[in-house]
Amino acid sequence: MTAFAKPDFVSFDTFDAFCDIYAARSNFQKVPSYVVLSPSRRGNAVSTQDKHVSQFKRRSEAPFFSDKNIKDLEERYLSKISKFTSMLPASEAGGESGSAWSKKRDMSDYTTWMTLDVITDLLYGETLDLLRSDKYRWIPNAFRMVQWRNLICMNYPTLLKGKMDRILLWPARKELCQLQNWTYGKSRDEAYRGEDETKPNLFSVMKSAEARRAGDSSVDGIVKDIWSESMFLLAAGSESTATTMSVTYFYLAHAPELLKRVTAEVRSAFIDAEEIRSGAIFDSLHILQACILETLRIAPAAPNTLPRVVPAEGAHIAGHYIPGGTTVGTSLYAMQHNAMYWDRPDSFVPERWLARLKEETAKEIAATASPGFAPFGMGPRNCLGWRLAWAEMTVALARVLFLFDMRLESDAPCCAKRGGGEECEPDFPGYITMAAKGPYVEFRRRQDEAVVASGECGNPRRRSGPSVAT
Ligand code: HEM
Repeated sequence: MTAFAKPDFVSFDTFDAFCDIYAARSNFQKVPSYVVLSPSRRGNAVSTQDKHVSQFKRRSEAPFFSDKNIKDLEERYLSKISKFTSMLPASEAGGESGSAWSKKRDMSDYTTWMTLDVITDLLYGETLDLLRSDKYRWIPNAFRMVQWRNLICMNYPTLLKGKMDRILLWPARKELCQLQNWTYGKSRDEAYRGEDETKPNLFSVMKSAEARRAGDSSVDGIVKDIWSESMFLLAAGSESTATTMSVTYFYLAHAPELLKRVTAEVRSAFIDAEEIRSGAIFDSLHILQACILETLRIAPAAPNTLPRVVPAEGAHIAGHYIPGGTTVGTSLYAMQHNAMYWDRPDSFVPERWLARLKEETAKEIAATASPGFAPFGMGPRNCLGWRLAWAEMTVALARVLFLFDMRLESDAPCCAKRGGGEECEPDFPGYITMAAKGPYVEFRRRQDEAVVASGECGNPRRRSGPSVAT
């Protein structure tokens, strides 16, 4: 199906069109309005239109996001995951004993705090500790307002002319300034900071001489480069991963039988929470991986049309001739809900992935675009940070299921509103990336046996391998 979103903008929802637009062989540039995703005219990895600048930026940042480096950074992101899991059943005023359920937790908050703690450490070598302190908790809220403004400006770039956005989109003005000032300060500190080889971060890569673009190695240039990248990476590195995790909690909390199966799978594969890391055993947790793949399908974190410009000579997209200069794109949400590829496209059905998981790992499936599924995009402008996202969300989710029993809050408003026979849907406004709200979930230490927390008493069980549902 082809939809005309505006007279000069055609949106598609098929995989053929997706490949014609985004594959490496295509020569479609991003639309100029991606500039809204950068605070300065220098652009950043996501906003730049120029193929050579994009290649340069991706070449310099790719080693940081490689499999090897993500493994080397493991202890750093695991320490935040441990803090995250320690917060969930924590005792509040009034106290909670080992078997009591916690107060309800808003999982979109907890996952966002955790992922922001990870990404600020990896970008600046400094953790803001949002999980424990509320000093920087304004940042995710500010990003949401800015994302709202960015989506509107990307679709109506005339708003940027004469800075009309400042007047018409005034509710986001304060947050935009606040975020820009804060990230500018961090970027300046980072540019002047000496190298700390024990704690490499992404920007040490950018500061290194060979990674500098010829002709601009001034500190001022470095500050602006770091600043431009920061504004996008802080949002991309936290919100998308956090949303995917929250939506997975949402569906699991609504499906007690599935939750039981996936929990049993994780608990039978490991003896200790600290053992849960990316790796071979992890790859055999097929039910868990199927749940994450299904979340990436049903709630892609970048749901909207990713707009590109048709080259001057025009092009054929899914058999249609489209004149040069037209804006085109495929909405990942529309493609991943297209009944041409999926039976019951609007339902959460992790079982649909199980047959495929016997042939390919979930990580390969997530990273390689296939008919009706491309959550991390495709081609020369696909997601640069997908390996980090995958590592964080799979390990964090498995550790939570291993350590805690979990249930949906009682009287969840989504269930109360639902009509007979309807399924609940998560609340996630789609800006440039999705921003989940909720779900509210309660936790208690697992009751099936003595708690198997890290460093606690030995567990006599042997790893029996995961039970894979067929
Ligand atoms: C579940 C989590 C994530 C999802 C689903 C996701 C998805 C995507 C998608 C679909 C794109 C293509 C956007 C476009 O064409 O306009 C993209 C681009 C990008 N993502 Fe992600 N992302 C995730 C997490 C991350 C993380 C953790 C990072 C880094 C810390 C990151 C960094 C980037 C960058 C730098 C680009 C721009 C690449 C370019 O234009 O060359 N993403 N992401």
